[in-house]
Amino acid sequence: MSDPLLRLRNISKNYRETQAVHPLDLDVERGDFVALLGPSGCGKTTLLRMIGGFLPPSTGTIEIGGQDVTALGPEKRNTNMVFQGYGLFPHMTVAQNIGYGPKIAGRDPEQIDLDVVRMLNLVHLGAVADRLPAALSGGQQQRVALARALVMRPSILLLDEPLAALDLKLRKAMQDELKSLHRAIGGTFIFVTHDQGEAIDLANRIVVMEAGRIVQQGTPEDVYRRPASRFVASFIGDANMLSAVRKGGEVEIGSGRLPSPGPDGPVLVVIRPDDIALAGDGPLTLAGTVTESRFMGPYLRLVVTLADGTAVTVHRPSGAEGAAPPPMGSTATLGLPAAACSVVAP
Ligand SMILES: Nc1ncnc2c1ncn2[C@@H]1O[C@H](COP(=O)(O)OP(=O)(O)OP(=O)(O)O)[C@@H](O)[C@H]1O
Repeated sequence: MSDPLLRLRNISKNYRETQAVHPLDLDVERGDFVALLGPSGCGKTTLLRMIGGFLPPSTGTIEIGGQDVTALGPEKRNTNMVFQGYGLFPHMTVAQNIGYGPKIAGRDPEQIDLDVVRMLNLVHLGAVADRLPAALSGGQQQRVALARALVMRPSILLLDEPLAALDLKLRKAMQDELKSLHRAIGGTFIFVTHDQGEAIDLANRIVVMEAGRIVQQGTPEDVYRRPASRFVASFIGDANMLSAVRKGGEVEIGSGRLPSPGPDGPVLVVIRPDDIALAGDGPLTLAGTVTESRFMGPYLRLVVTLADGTAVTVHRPSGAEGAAPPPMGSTATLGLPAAACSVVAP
């Protein structure tokens, strides 16, 4: 296997009394689209700024392409960052904004003109090349910021909450655009977000952070289907968390048992609402009463309350397969596929 493009070892940051990032290791492969995901204040922006060279780490080393860049400033490492709010030069046109970096870097003027045109096409801004940033929409400004960073051909593009300033509809459109840009360029992107949906949609690798630590990393499917902790399960998507007890390597749940290596004691069984079958007849079933039944458009949202008072949320497709929702007050036997259950510490 090839070496990772970015290698962080023992990287940490403290601001006086605040330990914003605890010592951590992280590898990013060439071509990855990585989301640093976590709630406000978990240290993701601090980590991104350290990678970009805008903030010196308190401990640890940063390598890019096998070179130790820990002591190098932002302009000396082959990264480029798109900041929240974009930071465009207000007195320069779109084309001038994009061409500025290459000019300062002393690139050949003819080559710069070609690069700027290529970038304008890439982000679909050819028609507004001569406008000033103030005459652009939020989405267009975002695209100028992207083009301005990409024209420098960074080996890693860093994006700090790239879509935060956009309204929902534009956000969706820009998500698609970012994905196709990543595909078109074949580069390595790392972005910060607190929006789990955005992370799942964009990234091929999600790094989940909690209180300055990486608590899980993997594909979107990994972190969604196999959350490593209660925090990850609740932060990413909807999750049912059912209290249970592990004994002798098994967790007893409803009518059956789940193999689960680990110490005896209380645990939580995590299962997503869309993984639960109505009218289950497998080895793991839970019996209860339907206490809520709502049509949500593409799916039905049901709440089934168990004998011990636990409310279990179930999402079923509302289309052909779904047929009629079970009436309120009816009894339901829920089926839990063992493969869809994760066991985590309470
Ligand atoms: N310059 C600073 N001086 C002191 N403390 C700071 C500074 N910058 C960040 N912090 C603190 O470090 C912690 C991590 O901040 P950071 O901005 O990295 O988090 P974040 O996950 O990016 O949050 P957000 O999504 O709100 O930007 C927070 O507790 C924050 O208050």
